[in-house]
Amino acid sequence: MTSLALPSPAKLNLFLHITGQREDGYHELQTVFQFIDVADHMHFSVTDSDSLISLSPEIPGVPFEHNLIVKAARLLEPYRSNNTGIHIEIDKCLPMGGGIGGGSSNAATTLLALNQLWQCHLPLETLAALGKQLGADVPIFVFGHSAFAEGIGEKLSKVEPETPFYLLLKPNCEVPTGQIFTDKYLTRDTPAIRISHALKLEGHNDCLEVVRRLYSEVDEAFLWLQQFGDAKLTGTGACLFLAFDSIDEANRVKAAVPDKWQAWVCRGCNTSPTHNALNQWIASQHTEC
Ligand SMILES: C[C@](O)(CO)[C@H](O)COP(=O)(O)OP(=O)(O)OC[C@H]1O[C@@H](n2ccc(N)nc2=O)[C@H](O)[C@@H]1O
Ligand SMILES: Nc1ncnc2c1ncn2[C@@H]1O[C@H](COP(=O)(O)OP(=O)(O)OP(=O)(O)O)[C@@H](O)[C@H]1O
Repeated sequence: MTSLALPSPAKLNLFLHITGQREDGYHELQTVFQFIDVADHMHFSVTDSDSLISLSPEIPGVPFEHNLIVKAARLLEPYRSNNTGIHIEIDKCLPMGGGIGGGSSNAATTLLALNQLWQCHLPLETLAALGKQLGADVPIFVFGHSAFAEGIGEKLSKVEPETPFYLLLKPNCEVPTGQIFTDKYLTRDTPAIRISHALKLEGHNDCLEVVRRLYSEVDEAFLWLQQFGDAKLTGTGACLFLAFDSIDEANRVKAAVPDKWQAWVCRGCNTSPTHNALNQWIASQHTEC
């Protein structure tokens, strides 16, 4: 039976400006998304079993039907052009509630994989529109390239930011996105910028001060990381990151990270590792034919 293995990477928000709020409560924002080479690993195998979708292992604390992987598979089910089921295995490495989009990435990777294995033949735009129903961060992972994002994060324009090494730091807490977006002290009136300025300006993250006030662990980790340079928050946190020109420098700071926090040295990627692996798999299928 056919199978497909794909990485499901994390993203960073290089800056995050909140420029307004829509009537449905969602926030209008401007951000630059970049992928990093820290990822969950997913394996999809076509089955002829009665149970259409199975997942192993299940993610602790996330009921099967609430899992964004299962929700994404259910969204594609009506478009199947064969009568096969799918068994999905996941090696979960990305922390949840970290602002690095792990759940959204898993959902997008599932849409991209099943579009192939179930021969749905949907264009990326349709997959992104389906994915948006699951979360504002899903479209960027379907799009697969670094982007300047507007709207609620789904209007995407390709950009090519530098690809430095990053030290990614996860304070010992999870930050629920909804809590930050509903905080009364959140600044929602940052003036909109033009895309031509997106990579030139030193953007900020409007969520940072709210997250630091509510989560002392993030505040402490931010102050620690700031000793070494311009520390930033990704998304609504909890993760923080700092860019380095050299991997050695990043590793030196990582070696000093207090044991209570998780840390990774990684590289910024302007093309998603999922898309790289998927394109290789598609090419190999053509060679086999
Ligand atoms: C903070 C970011 O990670 C930046 O990339 C995203 O905007 C969040 O994306 P996400 O986690 O996929 O968010 P969703 O699952 O769609 O929404 C979680 C909650 O955050 C709030 N939310 C999210 C995105 C947005 N642009 N405005 C919002 O107000 C909504 O109250 C929503 O109930
Ligand atoms: N496959 C999944 N992986 C991780 N979380 C999932 C998954 N499916 C559902 N969830 C739920 O989504 C919540 C957010 O997880 P996620 O890893 O996307 O956090 P995040 O990085 O803060 O997201 P974002 O940056 O998109 O706000 C989790 O607490 C969990 O309840």
